[in-house]
Amino acid sequence: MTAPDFSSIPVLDLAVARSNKPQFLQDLKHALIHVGFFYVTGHAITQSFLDHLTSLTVKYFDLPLEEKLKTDKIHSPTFLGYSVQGNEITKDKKDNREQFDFANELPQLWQPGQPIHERLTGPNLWPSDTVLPGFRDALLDYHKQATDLAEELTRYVAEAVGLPANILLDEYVVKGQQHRAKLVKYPAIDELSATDGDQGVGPHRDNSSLLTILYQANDLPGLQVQNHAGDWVDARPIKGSFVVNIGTGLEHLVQRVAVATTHQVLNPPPGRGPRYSIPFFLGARIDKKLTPLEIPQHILDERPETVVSDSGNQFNELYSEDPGTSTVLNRISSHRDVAAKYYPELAKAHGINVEDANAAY
Ligand SMILES: O=C(O)CCC(=O)C(=O)O
Ligand SMILES: [Fe+2]
Repeated sequence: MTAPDFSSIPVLDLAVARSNKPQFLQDLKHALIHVGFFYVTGHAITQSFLDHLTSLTVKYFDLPLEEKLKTDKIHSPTFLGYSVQGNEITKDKKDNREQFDFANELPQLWQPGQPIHERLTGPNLWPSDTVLPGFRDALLDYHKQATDLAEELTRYVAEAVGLPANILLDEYVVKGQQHRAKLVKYPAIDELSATDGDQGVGPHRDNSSLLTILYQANDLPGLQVQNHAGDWVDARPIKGSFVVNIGTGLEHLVQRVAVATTHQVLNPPPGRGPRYSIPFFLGARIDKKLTPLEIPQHILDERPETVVSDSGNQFNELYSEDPGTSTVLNRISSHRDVAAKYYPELAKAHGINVEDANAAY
């Protein structure tokens, strides 16, 4: 069936899920199949908490570089902690963003000889509480609230595509699994050097996750979503809302009736100062092959025929067979210095060049 292409991102109000659930599920189904992105309003996370989180995010990035480097990802085989601007690579180009990755707190249990994807679970790297009081507690609190919201949305997603509400969470999320989140800072173009370009983060799909909940923490443009014809559509911040998008895990499990839509971020226009954002990724399990679920035929028939994508999709084919290795490869391709230190053989075996990993420093 030919899909009506989108030129804006739908807004879904969770209050409608309570007052008129059939209407909400219909709107959600449309957003999943034809857009792969939507704003969500009417959620339970308070604006005052989000403002507090935003002020801590700004404070973190304002710390002296030497303080941030104490939490550098190079100390974490789990890829948690700080990345200096330009360290991350998407589609073979450096991203002009600084970031701090965090997750629900879990120990590193991996031992040599165990499956390599188990090394992706481990502890956070926190700045000391005297340097940034309340940071750790607020981020872990936010992580819990975002997990609750993501799980609520995942139940609605299942129902919207004709599945039992809990099937995705019961069968494809491991209880207590680690879910990742980030604080991100995108400097404005005039704060970059002439050779940096304007790639905040290059065109990509969110790998291995069910869905992403993104808080756009200040009122600056930059996030763009690729429609099915390949044109870029702005997803400007809407105060108090989250942007939700679909990950490749969910897309695979529901046979593409939810599209893992390609997106990118451009650095803010000159003179506007930095843009801050806080994405949370509800992960799909990566410890076994994921078998797509049975979706009613009339819903399968609504899928778009073609979706143009500028994303690299480099380990996507491997994902359906071996989500664990595919997920590790995506991480090591994005963070070459961490790869060189902890995963040199795997990188080499898959043609990921880690030789000049420290060039960005
Ligand atoms: O910062 C944003 O608006 C989006 C970030 C993003 O797409 C990602 O980190 O996967
Ligand atoms: Fe993304």
